Amino acid sequence: MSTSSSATAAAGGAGEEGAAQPQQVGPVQTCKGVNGLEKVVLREVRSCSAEVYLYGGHVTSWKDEHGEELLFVSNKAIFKPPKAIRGGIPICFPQFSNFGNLEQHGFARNRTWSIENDPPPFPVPTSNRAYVDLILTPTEEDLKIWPHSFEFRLRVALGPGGDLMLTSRIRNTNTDGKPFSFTFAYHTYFSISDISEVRVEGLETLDYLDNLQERNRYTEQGDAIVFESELDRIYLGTPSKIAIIDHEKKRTFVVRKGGLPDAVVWNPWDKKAKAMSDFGDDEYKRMVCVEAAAIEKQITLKPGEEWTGKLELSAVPSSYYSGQLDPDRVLQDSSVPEDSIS
Ligand SMILES: O=P(O)(O)OC[C@H]1O[C@H](O)[C@H](O)[C@@H](O)[C@@H]1O
Repeated sequence: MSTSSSATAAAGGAGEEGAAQPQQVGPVQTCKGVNGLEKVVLREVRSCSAEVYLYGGHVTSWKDEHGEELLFVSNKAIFKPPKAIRGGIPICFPQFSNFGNLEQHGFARNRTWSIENDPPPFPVPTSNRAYVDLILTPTEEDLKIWPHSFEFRLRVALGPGGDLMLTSRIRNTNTDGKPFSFTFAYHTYFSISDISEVRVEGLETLDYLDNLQERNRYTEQGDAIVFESELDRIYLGTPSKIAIIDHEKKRTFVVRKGGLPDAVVWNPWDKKAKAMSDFGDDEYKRMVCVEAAAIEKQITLKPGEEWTGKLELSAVPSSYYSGQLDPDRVLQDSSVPEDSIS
């Protein structure tokens, strides 16, 4: 595992040596999180921040300028290998769900990633100060269950306006000439006031596979997705922007994505909540997952090829677009320029 000082060197801006209780310092620092697991803390102006555990390359916190938490993490989350952390943004790779022979959602979410000091440059250089670069490569054990050599680079960045940006770059480094295929998701758990107060816009009229109906294909009939019972669907060919509107909080999350055509929407509701050992019985009311994904069509890479999948999250007050239920209107109000995502 990388030391605090190498982490500081690897990341944007001037951080400080890791400490158990981080003090307000530069934009990037490493310290110990729950159970002594190493984490990286990104800070921006006012109280905007994000936290990333090396275990799973897993974002577990994203706070706005008032220091309010925007991601859901279960009170019963187990921060201990081999269980993935329940909440935040697990990375599902090289398999989403049980679309293949690997463990559910693949192994990237329960491996320990490393901080990379000097990753290959991005085509468009980042101007953010608060970011960290992580890398995952397979171990000998991993190669036994998925016999492909890869480099998975993940950059987590916090923008000056508090937006959270994740960029995944996955490269086939097989030396045997073989391509590989994978499915992928940023399994984002959003924190919400109450599931009955939330609607998801941008997926209306689209086809979806219903995980609760043997993955049969249906067409969305509603104006928006609302939640009245368990819901677990893979929306196909989705637009690059999706809005999650929390009426009670008067807040909208805007999800922007690139390279990720699908979107999973999930809420376990009461029965499934009770069946999960690392999830509180009533916590389903305070979370919704909207997961930018590539599932229906696998991504295939030949040796030497690289794929990029991007996620940008912003949280805007609903008053910015008061009375507007038109997602285009909602999304125009985001501060992220549209051309930055593709
Ligand atoms: O419990 P996990 O393995 O983390 O999976 C949690 C959930 O992930 C996705 O949203 C799937 O669509 C669900 O079917 C699954 O229940």
